[in-house]
Amino acid sequence: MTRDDSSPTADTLDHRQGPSDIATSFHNVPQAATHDPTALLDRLQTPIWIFDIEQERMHYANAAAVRLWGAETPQALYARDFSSTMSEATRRRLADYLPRLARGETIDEHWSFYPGGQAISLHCRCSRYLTNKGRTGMLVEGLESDISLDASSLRALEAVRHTPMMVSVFDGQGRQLVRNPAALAARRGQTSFAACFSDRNAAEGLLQRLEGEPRTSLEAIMRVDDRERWHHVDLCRATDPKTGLPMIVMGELDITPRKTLETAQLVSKRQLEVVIEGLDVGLLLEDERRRVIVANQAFCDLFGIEAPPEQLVGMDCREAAESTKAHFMEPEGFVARIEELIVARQKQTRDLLAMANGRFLERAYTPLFVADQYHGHLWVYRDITRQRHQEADWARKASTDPLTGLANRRSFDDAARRVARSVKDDDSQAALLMIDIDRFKVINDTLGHAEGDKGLRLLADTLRHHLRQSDLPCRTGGEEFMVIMPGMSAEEAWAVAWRLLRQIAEATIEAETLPFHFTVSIGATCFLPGDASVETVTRRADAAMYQAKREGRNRVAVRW
Ligand SMILES: Nc1nc2c(ncn2[C@@H]2O[C@H](COP(=O)(O)OP(=O)(O)OP(=O)(O)O)[C@@H](O)[C@H]2O)c(=O)[nH]1
Repeated sequence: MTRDDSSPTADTLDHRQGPSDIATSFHNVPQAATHDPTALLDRLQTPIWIFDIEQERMHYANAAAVRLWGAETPQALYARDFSSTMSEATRRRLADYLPRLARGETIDEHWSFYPGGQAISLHCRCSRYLTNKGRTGMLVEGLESDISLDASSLRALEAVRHTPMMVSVFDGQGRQLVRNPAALAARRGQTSFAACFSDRNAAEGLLQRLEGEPRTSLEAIMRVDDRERWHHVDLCRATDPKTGLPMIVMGELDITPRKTLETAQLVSKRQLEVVIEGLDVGLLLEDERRRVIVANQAFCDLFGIEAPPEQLVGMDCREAAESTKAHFMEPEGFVARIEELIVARQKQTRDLLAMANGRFLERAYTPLFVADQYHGHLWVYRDITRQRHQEADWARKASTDPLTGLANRRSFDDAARRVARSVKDDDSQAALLMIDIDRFKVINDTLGHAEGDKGLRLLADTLRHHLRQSDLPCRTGGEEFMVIMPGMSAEEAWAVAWRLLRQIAEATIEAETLPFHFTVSIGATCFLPGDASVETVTRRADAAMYQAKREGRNRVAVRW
């Protein structure tokens, strides 16, 4: 629609005046033009009309507006009862206009008209007009018709007028043609396709993409007033059926809440991944169908799995257990125990696994319940080899004499109690020797404590080398030794004691000054079923040993 430039424009009108005052506004128009301002207005190609919003009546329409409204005469239009034909949507839209016009706002919006069934969309500039009776009306100037959509497209636009989805139509260069109220409310000042996007370059790229694709969808950060929001954007290429020119229809839905939630979920997922990866225990989370949900690098390292842990996700855990069972001392027991634990679903069940390579793993099983529903379980594998070795080391130290490496008094007591019980319960036999170095004080005093220690070590080595595997030699005091000999009678013990005595007497200790020898006195006895306690049998051995001392040392005495 073109404007007759020789005619005065509606901008010169004082909007506060009524139609009868319009004439006086044109006093300054050159006489050559006309004295009748309404005739002047009728010469304009621009439709101009005055609508009384409250009364829903037309007060004035120039010739172009009469044509636009599809009326025969201005009078027919003025007589028209809009209340019967006006849709609720239109009525609401006008009701929204009222306060804005009352504030003196000029509203630029598109309206659709169907003169004689012919659809056009008109860019209307609406400004306040006060009627003679003081009612708020609007003076409407129909500016260029930006777009000549066909009737069905316009109806489609009407249909999206009240949806929260933002709908905008652009020409092929991305200039805005029309938009629904939701889009208008979101972007009052933005009129180009690119301005809608936070990333203008991406927007340019999209325009180019739409030249090759009829439609596309994406999630993008969009500019909404001065804020950035996540929108789901549907873009569709269309053609103006009248002009054949390309158009782009854009539908947008605000998905910021979902995106915010997704981002929060991603962050907490990543946080969890960091925690899982940071742990030095092997983790394996299985779902109720025994598929891997999560595994970490430590788990792969423990089982010598070369693939990265992400590649295990979705794997069947039964197959995985079968393929890793060879790592364990008891492969079948390993698999069977897994099944047992899963069936039992006991919280925080721990067990110990001995691996074929000598390492030890502690395994903890935790079933996963959400709202009483079983959703799988977590395995936590911890390599406790070092801990086990340390514990064994501590236990060994706690039961060993540091000077000689023989069992100490504590181990002797434990072993003696076990043997005494077995003699009592199983009718078995066992012997006990008590060995004491003769005149050890003299050795210490003449050669020194360090040389005396050599003697103690020699005695320990002699016991270690000349006793059976099942015998237990112990250092139970300073220069006092005991030997528990399970399964041995007093006579046999007596013979062993003499053999030991001779070995010791014949041994030479290389001292700093002079090599020296020493002898021992040995008391031998048996564990008897009637012994009240271990004390009883040790007292007997002690008595036998003192008897040997009394009888001249370097000898064996027996008591039972
Ligand atoms: N070198 C050394 N001497 C020790 C150790 N424990 C105890 N002794 C010494 O062993 C000696 C024991 O002396 P006594 O109990 O008098 O007995 P003895 O000299 O062996 O004489 P009889 O037992 O009567 O033959 C003391 O001199 C202690 O100091 C030790 O760990 N190392």
